[in-house]
Amino acid sequence: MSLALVAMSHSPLLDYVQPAPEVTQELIGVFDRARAFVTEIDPELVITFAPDHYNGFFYEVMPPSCIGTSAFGVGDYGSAEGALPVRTDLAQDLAARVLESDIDVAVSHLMALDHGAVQPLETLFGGVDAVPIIPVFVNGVAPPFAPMRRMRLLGEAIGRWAAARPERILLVASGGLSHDPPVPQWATADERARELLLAGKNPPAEVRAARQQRVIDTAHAFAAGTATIRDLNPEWDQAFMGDCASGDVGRFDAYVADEMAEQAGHSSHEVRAWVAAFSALAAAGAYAIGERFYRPIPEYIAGFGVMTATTED
Ligand SMILES: O=C(O)CCC(=O)/C=C/C=C(\O)C(=O)O
Ligand SMILES: [Fe+2]
Repeated sequence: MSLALVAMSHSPLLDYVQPAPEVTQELIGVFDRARAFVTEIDPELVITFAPDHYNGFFYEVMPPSCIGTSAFGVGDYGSAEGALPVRTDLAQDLAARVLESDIDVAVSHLMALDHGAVQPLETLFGGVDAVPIIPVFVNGVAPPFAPMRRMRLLGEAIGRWAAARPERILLVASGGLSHDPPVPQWATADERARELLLAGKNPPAEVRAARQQRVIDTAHAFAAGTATIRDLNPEWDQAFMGDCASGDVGRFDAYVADEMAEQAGHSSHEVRAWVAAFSALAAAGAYAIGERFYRPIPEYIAGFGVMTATTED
C-alpha cells in the first residue's frame, strides 16, 4: 500500500508567543493545506516519529529510539493529557519485525508523549482521538546520539513493515529544524537540574510552570535579539529539506552530531524524526513532495518547516 508523510516543526510556544500577524497568517495557511492533505489521504493509522523533552524519557535509561504499544499525553504547554489511541496489536508486531531486521529499538508499554508528539496530531486532526497511532520516540535532545545512519535504518525497517500493511498509513515526523531552545543539557546542568534529567517524570505543577516560563521568556528575548542561544540557520534548514526532498535517503548518513549542534543548535537533532520518517517513506518506493514550506520564526525559537509527500504508485 502507498504511504504518505507530513513532516513539521513543532514549538511549545505556538500558543504562548505571537509572531507578526503576517507570519501567523502564513502558518494558518500552511496548516490548513496540511490538514487538507491529511483529509485527502484519510489515514487509518498514523505512525508518529517525535522526540521528547525530558517528559517521558530520561537519562536513567535513554534509548536512541522506542516504539510505544500504549501511550498517554503528559499535557505540557497545553497539549492533550491522558490516554492516546495506540493500536497495541500493530505496535507490538511492528516492534517485533523491526527487531528481527537487526535494528535495536526499545519498547514501551506505557510511553509518555509531550508536545513534541502530540502537537502535530492536534494541528493535523484537531485532536488526538481521530485516528489510531503507533508512537515512535526518536531521541532528539539527549546526547550521545546514534549515527544518523541508524535513524535511516530504523525508518527503513518501519517503512518496509508499513508498506506491507493493508491500512492507509500516514507517517508524521515532528521537530527541528535549526533551533536551540533552553532544554537543559547534562554537561552544563547543576545537581538539581541533573535530577530532572535523570528521572523527572510527573513534575509538580509549579516545577512544570517554571520550566515552561523559562522557555517563554527565552523566546521573547530571542525575538528581541537579546538571548544567548544559537541563531537559527535558514541555509542549513533549506539544505536539510533539500535532502528530504531528494529521495536519496543515503544523504542523511553524512550528518554528524557535533557539527549539527554547532551549525544548527542543540535541538537540531530533532530532525532525526524527519530522517526516520522520510527513510520509512522511501522504503515504500519513490516519493513526490507536495508542500514545502519554510520560515525562520524567532518567536517560536524555530526554523519552521512543513513538508508533505506521498509514494508514487
Ligand atoms: O525545560 C525543559 O526541561 C524542557 C524545555 C522544553 O520543553 C523545550 C522545548 C522546546 C521545543 O520542543 C522545541 O523548540 O523544539
Ligand atoms: Fe522540540
